[in-house]
Amino acid sequence: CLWYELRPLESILRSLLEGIKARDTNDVFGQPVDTDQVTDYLEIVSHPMDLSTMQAKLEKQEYDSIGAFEADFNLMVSNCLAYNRKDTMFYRAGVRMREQGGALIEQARKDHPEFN
Ligand SMILES: CC(=O)c1c[nH]c2ccccc12
Repeated sequence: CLWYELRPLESILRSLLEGIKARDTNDVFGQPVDTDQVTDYLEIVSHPMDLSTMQAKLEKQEYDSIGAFEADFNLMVSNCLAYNRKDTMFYRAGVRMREQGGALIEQARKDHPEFN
């Protein structure tokens, strides 16, 4: 369909999200942290965020710019670095995601300054 022309920001954010998901090789960020299992999570993290939630927000057109999308990405990463101890796989995945996902977002902002 032609939605990608009618909603160019949405198609940019979809491809950006696909690139970010591809780098989440341990699927650390794909779903919300299960707070039934991780019972102290909400004592430390006040605003949980994950890639499936970002996908849902994208489909509901809740992002009006690449910067708004980046704000949720940064929230997701900072939550991960706040909750997990530095010697864990999760923490290292957060550092790598900040680097790799951050680079993809910065490139998208350069390529599409009209949607910054
Ligand atoms: C992204 C993140 O912090 C987590 C992703 N899966 C988890 C399981 C237990 C505790 C934390 C997490």
